[in-house]
Parts: sequence; structure tokens; C-alpha cells
Amino acid sequence: MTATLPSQKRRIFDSPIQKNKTTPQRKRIPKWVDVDDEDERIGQRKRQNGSLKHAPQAHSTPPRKKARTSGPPPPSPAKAGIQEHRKQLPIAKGKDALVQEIRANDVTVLLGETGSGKTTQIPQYLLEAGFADAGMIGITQPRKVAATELAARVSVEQGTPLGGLIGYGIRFDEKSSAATRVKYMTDGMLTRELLGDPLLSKYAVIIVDEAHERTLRTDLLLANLKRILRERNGKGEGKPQVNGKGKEREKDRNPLKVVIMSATLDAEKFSQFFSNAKIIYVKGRQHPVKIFHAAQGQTDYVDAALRTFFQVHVDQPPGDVLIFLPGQEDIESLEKSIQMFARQLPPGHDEVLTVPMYAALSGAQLHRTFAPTPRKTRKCILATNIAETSITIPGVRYVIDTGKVKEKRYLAGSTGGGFDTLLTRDINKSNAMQRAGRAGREGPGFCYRLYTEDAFLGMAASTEPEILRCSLAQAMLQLLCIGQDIQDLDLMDMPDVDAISSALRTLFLLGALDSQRELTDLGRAMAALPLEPTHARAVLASKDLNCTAEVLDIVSVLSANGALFLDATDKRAEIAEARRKFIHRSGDHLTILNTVRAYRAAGGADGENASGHVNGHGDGEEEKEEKVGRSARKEWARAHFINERTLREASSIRDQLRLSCTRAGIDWRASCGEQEDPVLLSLAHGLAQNTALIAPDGSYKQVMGQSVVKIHPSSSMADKKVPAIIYDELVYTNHIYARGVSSISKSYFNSLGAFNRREA
Ligand SMILES: Nc1ncnc2c1ncn2[C@@H]1O[C@H](COP(=O)(O)OP(=O)(O)OP(=O)(O)O)[C@@H](O)[C@H]1O
Repeated sequence: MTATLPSQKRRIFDSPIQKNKTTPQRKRIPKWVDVDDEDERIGQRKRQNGSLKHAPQAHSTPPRKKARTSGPPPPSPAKAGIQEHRKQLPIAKGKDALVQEIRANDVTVLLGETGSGKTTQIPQYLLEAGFADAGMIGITQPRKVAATELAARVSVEQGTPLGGLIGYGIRFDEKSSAATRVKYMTDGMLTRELLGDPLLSKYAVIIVDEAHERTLRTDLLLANLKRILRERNGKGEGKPQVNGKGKEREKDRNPLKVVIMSATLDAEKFSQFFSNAKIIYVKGRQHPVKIFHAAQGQTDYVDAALRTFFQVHVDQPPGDVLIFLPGQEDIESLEKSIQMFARQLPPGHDEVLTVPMYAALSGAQLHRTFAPTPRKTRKCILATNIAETSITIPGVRYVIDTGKVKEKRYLAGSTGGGFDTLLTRDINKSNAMQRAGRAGREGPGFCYRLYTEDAFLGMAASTEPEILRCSLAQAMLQLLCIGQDIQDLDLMDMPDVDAISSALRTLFLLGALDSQRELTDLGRAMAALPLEPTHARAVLASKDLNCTAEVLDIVSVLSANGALFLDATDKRAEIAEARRKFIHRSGDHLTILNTVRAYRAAGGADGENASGHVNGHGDGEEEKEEKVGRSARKEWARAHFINERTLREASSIRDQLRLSCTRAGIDWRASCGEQEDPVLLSLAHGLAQNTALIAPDGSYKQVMGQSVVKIHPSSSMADKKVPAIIYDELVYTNHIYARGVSSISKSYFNSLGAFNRREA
């Protein structure tokens, strides 16, 4: 059935779009094909094929209401009463049956449609049923923002302050206490906990959410959970323990319950992995989502998203819009266009508030997404796939899906020396369904897909597991610390031997492994720092070179999410002039150091942490001074086009790294003052593989690899020719670019590999 959007008849947006030279009127407004909710159809097909084993009667779909196309959005959960809202979720009907199944099985695979209530409710059901008496309930998420937002939501539902009964843990940020019984965390945090507690003994239940995303961390976690189940629960994980005797044994053994939660695909694979664990299907979602596909494929997805957004804005009732785009550049370009056209709207239309959402933004910036939308305003969230799973963005009623995503992929060089890069690709069915699912959270929703139904049907079912396409160095280092060799692990998918060899080579060059592939003391020390192996190696090298204070300043900024330097195309000259004084001739790393120092000096004493951790002891005078310092630093950052949030985030990361250094016996106060060599040399120890020498044609050739790289235009080294460079990362666009570049003397860089190995 083909339907056209109501607004297509009134092409009032052709005129402002025509005026825009950057988006000429070359494309037609997408036509939409109206289909049923295919999540539902896929679920049905699977059930008919018998691939879904178990569907408790209690979980019948509530009668579907016809999608509302007009009128005010339904009352917010806050108004309707949060407990009432919980009871109305589809999952609530099967609460008792679910708790019973989880009690009866070591492993349960739970399959549910988006919005059925899995992520927020299952942990609460288990809490309320007493599962947390024997240990904590841990729920893993692939993404930080989901972990923090879910913990916040569930603590509201429980009526307790965040960090009390309900907490969260993500890298460099923890909100939990002795009272915490339910903890949301990233899968990376839980795999890190294996270092100190290989049996995860403080947990009674581990819930692996969004398992279908198959992140590297999730896969490692699943392999470890299988081992832990064997050790904590005895043989035969996945088998029921039904009688009273079983319960006795449970108590003695401190058994673990594992719940794997996934979208509507791939359940069989998880079940088989856990010895045919029971699959429970949670049927139904709270609100229907009407899906429209483009009648023709769109070549310019940013332009198509722009037109679709304004069609929605002009023709459709209130409700916020969530647009999925592959990356930051597209987000920024679309944001500018939307703002420009919104200003040209005739009077009478609601304001448009754009909010970007991508991983490089800080927590506080991301939080803006969840803030209530002002009256007479339509919020337009422009997001990467970080908004794709688990989260509910209150107010979102419309989703526009470009069908694109950026995916990390390891590009191996022909003779080694590969690198992780982000490539834009088409999404798969699972992504498409999750994206649509973001629209039906608080009421009926609408999803506009900028690709055809045929394109949807031809999509791969799910993503290729990350373990098959990413660098394995950090993961393998952590595994080695708990005595595990990746090749001996019982993984759902085994990575390629070349990828394993490449990671071993990196770890060997960093000095984390010796020539027998045994973990060295240096490797163990690297794993103890909550940093990438390269940065951890730099911090450890700084100990001998007496410059830990400087290296921590730099590494903290590199570990922060946001960009340090803000950019504005129309102010390039002004920006360059403002920053000239802290650009360091040796490159980007010392430029970062200069920036951190200038920021600190702008506020007076060394107390830049917004929380006042460093020197705020709360007496009146100090507090006043700190307040003055904060506003001076803010003003300084604004005047120099520096992202102050990044510096504040870096400051809190540095506080945590100082603690880790103290634990590791490293004096974090050790400073080399104005000397630059010790700092660069420390960094070079970590970046030993990221080195390149100048070639006669002025390009740079990797030392440990064959790639010819260019210096990224954003680097302070972009126009310079120096004999040798180190760099933080390579990015691949039309060329291979090195980003985060510093010049380094050939004399000490030549011996780096040997140096790391000698120390090890
Ligand atoms: N932060 C929030 N604000 C308002 N409502 C929320 C919030 N978080 C969850 N909800 C409500 O709870 C419902 C269930 O959310 P939950 O995350 O548990 O679903 P789910 O089944 O895990 O779906 P998904 O896998 O898509 O995340 C949402 O549809 C929404 O109505």
C-alpha cells in the first residue's frame, strides 16, 4: 500500500529549500510506503517457524489501538502516576511467570520488542522478588549514556535517590554505594571487574542487555559468564533447578543467574551458546509505531532528512523528532540547515530546538537531550546510533532514519600495522527496528525511513560481531591479566588469527608481553590503569622520566569524550589568533598541555575541577575564591574557543587517574617543568606503533606498516615538514590522516620498540 504524507500535497518547503544554494532543489520529497509494523511480522514468522520456543500465555499483546495522527500527546508517565505506568507496560502482564522462569533456570534468554519494558522492569521485578538478597543485580549496556539514563529512570521509579538502591558505573564515573542493589553499567566496566573478582561473586544476577549488538565486551563477558556459571553453579549451566534441594545447593554455592536480553533476532544463537537455555518471548510493545518507507532510494540522506523533518514540523501534531545520522559531521551540517530554515518559517509555527547527540559530547551535553522541551517548541534531536538502543527520550514521537551508521573496523595493513577506523555503512534490520522503536515510548509513534521497503527487506539481520572486526589489543591484555588466552576462550565467534597476531604484536611492542608471549609486570601495570594500553604505557614511562603531572594532563584530555578545540567556519581567523599563544611548535600534545596550563592559570590556583575536589574544602573564603576562579576560567575558555566542558571532564578524569597512580606507587606530582623532551618521550613509548617518517615527496610513511599518511588539517602540525612524527590515531576519509600529531626526534624514536621490550 502506498501512502503519501499529508504535507506532501502542500510543498511549502520547496521555497526555502530552493533558496539554499547548498541544498539545491535537485531531489524530490521522498514518497512513503506505508507498511505494518514489521517487528511484529518478524516475530510472528519466527514463531510460525518454531524458532521461538516459549511464549508464556501471560504475555499476550494488548489490543492495538489505531495510531493517532492528531490531538495532543498522551499524558506523561509523571502525570499518570509512575507506578500506574509500570503496570501498563506489556511486560507487567507476565511479571510472575518471568520471575518464576528466571528462578527456575540458571540462564534465561529474554526476547522482547522495543519498549516492552525489559530494561527498566526486569531488574526491578528481580529486586522485588528478593534476588538481590544474595548479591547485586548487575545490568550491562553497550553504551554509557544508556547506563546512566536508565539508572536515573529506575531510581525515580523506585523513589530513591540515584546512587542509593539503584546505581550506575561507567568508566571515570561511578554512582553507587554500599546500599546499591541494582547497578546499571557498561559491558566494559563489568569485564574490568573480572580483573579483581574473576567469579563476579558480588553479583547474584547478571543481566546482559542489548546482547544482539555483540560488542567485543559483551562477547568476552558472555564467554566469562559461561565459565563462571560452571564454577559457581556446578556443571550443566542452563539446566533448571527445580526442587527444594536445588535451593539448598543454591545457597551454599552462591549461584549466579544470567539473563540475556536481546531484540527480536538471534535468540537461538544465544540459547545454543548457553546449552539450549530457555527462550522467553515478551510479546507486545506499549504503543504502536507506524512505519513509512521512502518510495525511492535517496542519494543524499542529509538533504532527505532535512525535507522530511520540515514536513513533520509543518504538518504533524506536536511531538519531538529524533533523526538518526551516521556521524558528527552530518549532524553538524544538518543542524545548521535546520536552524537556518527554521528561522525562515512564517509566523505561527512552533520554535525548533536542535540538540546534537553523539559519543564525543560530554555527559552534561548529552543530558540536554533528556531535558523537557519548552512550550511551543519542537525539539529535534540529531543522533548517531548512541540513541538507538535502550533509551527513552521523553517527548519523542517521530523518528527519521537515514539508514546509515558509522562502524568501527580494523583495517589491516598488507604487512601488519593496521588500525581501527570508522566507516559509514548501511544499517541492518536490527538497527532499523531499534530506531523505529524509539518513537513509540510514551504514545503512538511514527518512523520515516529514508530507504525503500525492499532495501529494508534486503538488509542483513544483524551486525557482524565487533570481535570479528576490531583491534583486540586492550581486550587481550585484560584477559591475560585474569589468566585467559583469547584462543582458549569459549567464544560465540572466534576472531581471525591475523587479528590475534596483530594484537599480540602491539602488546609485545608496548612491552606488555615478553618474547614467550607471557604477560610482563609492565603489562600488568598497564592493565591496572583505566586507560587504553597506549596511554597507560605513556603514564608508566612518565614515572621514570619524572613528568607524570604533565602526561596525566595530556592523557586526561585525550580520554575525555568531547573535542578540546571548538571550530566555527566563519571565525577561523579569529580562532587562530586567539589560540596562537598556546600552539606548541612540537605539535598537538604539547599544545594540549599549554591549553590545560593556561586554563588553570586563568582561574588562579590549581583548582579547575568544577566539583571543587582539588582544593575546595568548603570554608567560606575558599569557596568564594573558587567561584571567582570558575567564572574566570569559563570566560577564558569562551574567549579562546575552547570547549570548557572537555577541560572539566578531563579534570575529573585526571583526579581518578591520580588515585590509580597512587595505588600503583606512581608519584603523580612529579613534574619536569618546562622541559618538553621527557613528555614527548613518555608519549612516544605508548605510541611506538603510531610513528611515521617523512618521505621524499613530503608525505609520511608508517614505520611499522606500509601506509602513507597525511597530517590531518586540524593538527597544529598540518603545514609543517619534520623528519619524524608520533600520532594518536589514523582516520580514513579520502586519505589516511594522522590526528593528534607531534614532531619527535629521530634519535630517540628509533629505539622505542627495543626500549619498551627492554623495560618489560
Ligand atoms: N527516561 C524515561 N522517561 C520516560 N519514560 C520512560 C523512561 N525510560 C523508560 N520509560 C518508559 O518505559 C518504557 C519501557 O522502557 P524499557 O527501556 O524498559 O523498554 P525495553 O523493553 O527495554 O525497550 P528497548 O529494548 O527498546 O530499550 C518505555 O517505552 C517508556 O514508556
